[in-house]
Amino acid sequence: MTTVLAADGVRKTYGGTTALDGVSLSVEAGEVFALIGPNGAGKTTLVRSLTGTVEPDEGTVELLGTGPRDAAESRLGVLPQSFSPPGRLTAREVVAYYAGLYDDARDVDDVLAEVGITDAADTWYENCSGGQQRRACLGATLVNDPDVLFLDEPTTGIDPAGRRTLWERIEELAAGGTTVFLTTHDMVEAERLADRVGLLADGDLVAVGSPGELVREHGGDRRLTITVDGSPTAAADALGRETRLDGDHVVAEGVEPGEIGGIVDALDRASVDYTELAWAEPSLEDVYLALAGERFEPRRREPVASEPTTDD
Ligand SMILES: Nc1ncnc2c1ncn2[C@@H]1O[C@H](COP(=O)(O)OP(=O)(O)OP(=O)(O)O)[C@@H](O)[C@H]1O
Repeated sequence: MTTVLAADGVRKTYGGTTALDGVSLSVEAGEVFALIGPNGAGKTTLVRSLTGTVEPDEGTVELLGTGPRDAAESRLGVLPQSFSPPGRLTAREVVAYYAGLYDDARDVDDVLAEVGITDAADTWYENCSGGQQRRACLGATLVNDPDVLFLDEPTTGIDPAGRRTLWERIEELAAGGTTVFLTTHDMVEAERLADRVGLLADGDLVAVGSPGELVREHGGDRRLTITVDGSPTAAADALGRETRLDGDHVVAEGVEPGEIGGIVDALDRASVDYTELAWAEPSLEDVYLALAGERFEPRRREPVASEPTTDD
């Protein structure tokens, strides 16, 4: 395996704020590495350190076998979090402008089609919707067919269908050998695209692993969440097993699918009113919430039963 990107002990402070507190990681050729973490965790600062637009106070970065500022630009694609085009340009002209920086750039119309912005190609960039602008920016990063692609929140503002199209494109790029380093707040995106995920919190890389490894290690058990329409304590008592309360939800950890029928019977016998039973496998979102210290929110649940109430 060839290491394309390596950071060793990267530290960056801004005044009294420690944005990165000694981050070390490496990314192999053809790998998709997703960086997740709360707002202000240091993700953009890390991307900027890796691409050479921020000089770390301490530590080293190696990109394509050299310092990030010496890496060949023709081999890199960088989609920053925010972007202002040079002058008043249409979406096509934005992509064409970047294509013009390379001797053997790709065909601009092919790139526009690939990121799904052909229909708005002749609209002024400033008049494009947020999602169309994001697509045009992504197109601009792809014109040189880069070996290493840095994508800072690539699908923010893009509608669900467009997001899936772009995920497919990123998967195709990775299958073709492109190394992708992306930051995202979208756990579904990270889980779907990444070979490995790194969780950054307060400038520290607190966990790195494949989505499956992270979920096994930190995601907790399969769980059943009962949304009660009455006393959560009565529901908890009816189950006769360890539960925890989260607002009007009663959460039972470690519930196997075969146990759900017995639980429904127990709730009915105790005349507990509930509006939803949802069973879920742990996901990357649970890992994030566990490690980034945020409040548990029952999300991505699979509804298994829904009843108005049982007080008939
Ligand atoms: N140029 C700067 N000057 C001063 N402080 C900065 C600068 N850039 C980043 N910071 C601070 O460093 C910390 C990390 O910021 P960074 O933008 O890297 O976080 P992030 O994880 O990308 O956040 P988000 O998810 O909101 O984009 C924050 O506290 C931020 O205010």
